[in-house]
Amino acid sequence: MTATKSSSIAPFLFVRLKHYFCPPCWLTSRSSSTLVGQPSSSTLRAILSEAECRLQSPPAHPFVRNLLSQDLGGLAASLRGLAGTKHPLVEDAKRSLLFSAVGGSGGLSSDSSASSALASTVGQTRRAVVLLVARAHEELLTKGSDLHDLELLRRRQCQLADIADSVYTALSIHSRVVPPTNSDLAKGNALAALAGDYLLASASLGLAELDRPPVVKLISEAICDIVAGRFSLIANAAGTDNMEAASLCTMATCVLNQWSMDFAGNKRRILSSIIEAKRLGASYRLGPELEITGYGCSDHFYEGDTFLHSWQVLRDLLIDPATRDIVCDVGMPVRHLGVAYNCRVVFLNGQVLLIRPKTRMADDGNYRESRWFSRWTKRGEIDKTFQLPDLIESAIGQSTAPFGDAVLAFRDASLGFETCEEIWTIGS
Ligand SMILES: NC(=O)CC[C@H](N)C(=O)O
Repeated sequence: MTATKSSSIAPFLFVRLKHYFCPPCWLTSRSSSTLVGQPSSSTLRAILSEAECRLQSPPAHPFVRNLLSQDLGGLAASLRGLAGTKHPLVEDAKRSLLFSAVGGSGGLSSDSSASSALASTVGQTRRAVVLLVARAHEELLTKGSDLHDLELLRRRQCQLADIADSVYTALSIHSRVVPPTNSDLAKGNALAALAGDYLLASASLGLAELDRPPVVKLISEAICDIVAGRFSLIANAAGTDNMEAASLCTMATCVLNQWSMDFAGNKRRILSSIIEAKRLGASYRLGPELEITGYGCSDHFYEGDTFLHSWQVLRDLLIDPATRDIVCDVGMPVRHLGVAYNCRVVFLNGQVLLIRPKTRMADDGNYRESRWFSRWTKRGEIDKTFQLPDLIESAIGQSTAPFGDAVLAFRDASLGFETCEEIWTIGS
């Protein structure tokens, strides 16, 4: 195909193309092969077949396929020839681009499934037009340029096409999400969305005028982050339907300065760590091993009082309003059927959910856990009828709690346990 500046067929070609591509547009292919250059004839055939199906009738023109492929080829060649001549065709291309970018071509209805296909196709057309127009200028701009410049230019053309497509997509989303209606609420939503766009667009303009690419990049990234943050807030608020959002959880682990047998001080530090965990938005607070007594109580673990005082501290924690609305996992020694275990006690809103004994003892080096504790050997088993001491029952009204090796299943998460030595032990 030869390109001449005075090609008389060019305006005709473009007008016809516009007719094909603009509403009532029926092209529905999402193929992206049309976006970077001239569409292949097989792509065009696929697009047209789909269009025919949608129209449920044969195309008006028997040679429409051939005409369309010729049009595209002719358009590209003719535009290239017209570059820089201020020919109305180039203006027409520009107008068409802007016209469709504001949804003015009237093709976007509010709710039909065809409208999203249409939006995507018109978006593709836009990218194709941007590329064609840009390519038409390419010859002028690249006269005497080397290959590297050409490559750079192509990349910029694609970026331009992407930007045009993003703007169009944003606006078409609005016209579908907030369709024109008489309801005040819908009008308010539409105005809010458009006002937000307008302000962001103004910010972009201001950034462009700065003419400092690194600053523009930084601020644009910040805007993206803010929007992503808002988006995840909405997703979180949407409930557990959104599994990705529902699986996000903040957990607090604490390293406390606990002292052996300092029950009052240890309790104070545990409580303040729970308050801190809640302040930071955690829904689960995990404390150190044997944090109520302190880890190194040595033969004090033979004394009944050590267990009693541990329960007293636990009672105070259970009834303290500061421990509400967070899963607390504290470490303390517990006797079950007369046997001492090094345990995790998990509670929520004043109720003991599980007492979980350690299943592997640390006895290497100067660790001597087996001297004071037994390990829980019943893997995956619990005693559901563990009797809580009277002082706990009278404080919280709960008489028994599950004792053993279990996983706690919450509505949106499961909680398993591993205490220190268990991490290093195969098969634990
Ligand atoms: N308390 C423990 O279970 C300690 C075990 C582990 N071997 C360590 O050295 O830390």
